Amino acid sequence: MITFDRVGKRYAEGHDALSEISVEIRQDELVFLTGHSGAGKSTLLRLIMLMERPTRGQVIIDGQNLAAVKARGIPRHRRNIGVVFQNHQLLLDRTVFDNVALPLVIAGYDQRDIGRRVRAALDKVGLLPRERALPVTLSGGEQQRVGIARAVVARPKILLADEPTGNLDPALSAEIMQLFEAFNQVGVTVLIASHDLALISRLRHRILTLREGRLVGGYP
Ligand SMILES: Nc1ncnc2c1ncn2[C@@H]1O[C@H](COP(=O)(O)OP(=O)(O)OP(=O)(O)O)[C@@H](O)[C@H]1O
Repeated sequence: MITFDRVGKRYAEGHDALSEISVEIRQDELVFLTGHSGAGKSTLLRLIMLMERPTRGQVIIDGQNLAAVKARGIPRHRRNIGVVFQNHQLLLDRTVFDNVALPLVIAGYDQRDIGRRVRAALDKVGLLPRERALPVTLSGGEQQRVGIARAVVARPKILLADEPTGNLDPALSAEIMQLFEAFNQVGVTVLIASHDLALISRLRHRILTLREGRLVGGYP
């Protein structure tokens, strides 16, 4: 599903954020990505989202070489990818419903479809009863669930998460990981960048480890 073939990324000032990354992630996998701060985890996710381009090698997603995706093809590419951030980036003056609906509104779905899909996504993360709430009235764990509902509402094939449990206590973190596992079990490819070795090593999934931009474990 996701293939990195000898990928390197050098940022403008000459620093190699990633070097010689070759790895394959199957469609049915949930994979963790770990490594020290600055090891290149976010950069690797950004290459998949086409927020950055590699300086060497190729990234192939679902059979498509991303080098062939031009700027105007990026929105369509991103429709297949849901993204969850640590600070969930919710709109604070909008309800839970509106926050989750946002990707569908932008993509031009009709109202009825939006209502149905938003409620299905909120149901999956256990927040259907809070659809009219404002994000500030939710706990940190609930806010992160809203972020996850928003990431999956357009039914992406791939779900990426960058430190999704960074601000949560261990019990809430474990619950969030269970949600990712549930989406993986219904066929979504999941890639989660996380520092939380204690948590991710308890879960039975492949762990890719980056050190100074190179993969040092968990491949191919
Ligand atoms: N836009 C950028 N321009 C220049 N250098 C960058 C840019 N983004 C990241 N870097 C550098 O690339 C390296 C990898 O950064 P990246 O954010 O991918 O690491 P990370 O493993 O996600 O770290 P963290 O866990 O702290 O988020 C770092 O040295 C970082 O300073």
